[in-house]
Amino acid sequence: MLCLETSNLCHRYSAAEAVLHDIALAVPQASIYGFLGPNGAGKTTTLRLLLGLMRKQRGSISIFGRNLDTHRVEILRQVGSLIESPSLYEHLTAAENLALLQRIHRVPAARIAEVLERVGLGGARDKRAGAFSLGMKQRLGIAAALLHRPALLILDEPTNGLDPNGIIEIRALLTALNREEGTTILVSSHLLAEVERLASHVGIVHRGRLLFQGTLEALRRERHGAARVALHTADDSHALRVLADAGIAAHGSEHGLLLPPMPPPHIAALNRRLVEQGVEVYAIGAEGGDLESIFMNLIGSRAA
Ligand SMILES: Nc1ncnc2c1ncn2[C@@H]1O[C@H](COP(=O)(O)OP(=O)(O)OP(=O)(O)O)[C@@H](O)[C@H]1O
Repeated sequence: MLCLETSNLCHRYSAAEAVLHDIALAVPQASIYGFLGPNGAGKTTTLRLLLGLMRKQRGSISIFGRNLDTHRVEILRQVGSLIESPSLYEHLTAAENLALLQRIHRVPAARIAEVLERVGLGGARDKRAGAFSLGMKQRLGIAAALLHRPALLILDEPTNGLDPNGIIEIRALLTALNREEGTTILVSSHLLAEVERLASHVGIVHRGRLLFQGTLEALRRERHGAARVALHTADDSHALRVLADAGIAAHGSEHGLLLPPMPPPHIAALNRRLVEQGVEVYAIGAEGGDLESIFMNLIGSRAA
């Protein structure tokens, strides 16, 4: 069951160049969907369109199974968001900032203490927002987005500019929200490692195109497919000759001999061949294929 779905979503800020090309997002219900891409990839533009903050030019957006064009108000009533930095009144306390929104959303005043507690700011409710650290401001922004108990939370780079501790806190908060309240979370990031730690599903966008979409597991499978084979032997030049005879291009590196990606049965056959030809094999492993290199592979192969 999908919480959010787009098809053929396109956008151009000027006639000259489209910044989004046929984006088809599929965000499963109760998932944490990491929307990953380098700066300028089109993440913020996409999220703004999903929130109706910009006029959609082409394509369709469906949230909670309803079309955003025709059910905008009722959909957005169940969506919380934080795009760029939170808009806070610095001279007001955390609780006062939320009280303004609490009246707009018409939720009980008791909800303020609840969300402050939820984001770990229970002890700072009477502190001025201006005196908050960046991480605390970000958490207050998330508290504001949570006031009306949204079923879907859309966050644009919520850990941007935070120190490692702040990043860990936000991650823990989002994970807890997802687990304990079933909130679907769509969160953008330019950091692969962060998405890997947080998300259950991933969409990778580059230059306005969705290069990959699937579960974190699927992304990891892609990683295994992209990993080169690292070979350690007692005699590399002998091994290179055997490999060349087998039609395998290899080269030496600090990680030993590096061979192109190949399926496991081929690795086993190669090992047999090396041993039969008198090469002593010390180790066979995988090199590269971390998420960063997957990302580069996808960009290289599909965005050219
Ligand atoms: N208001 C605007 N007017 C014109 N071009 C824009 C505008 N906003 C964004 N762009 C361009 O659209 C492209 C996508 O930008 P967008 O902000 O959506 O990317 P992003 O992935 O969110 O990157 P970042 O993390 O740097 O914000 C970029 O080339 C950007 O320069």
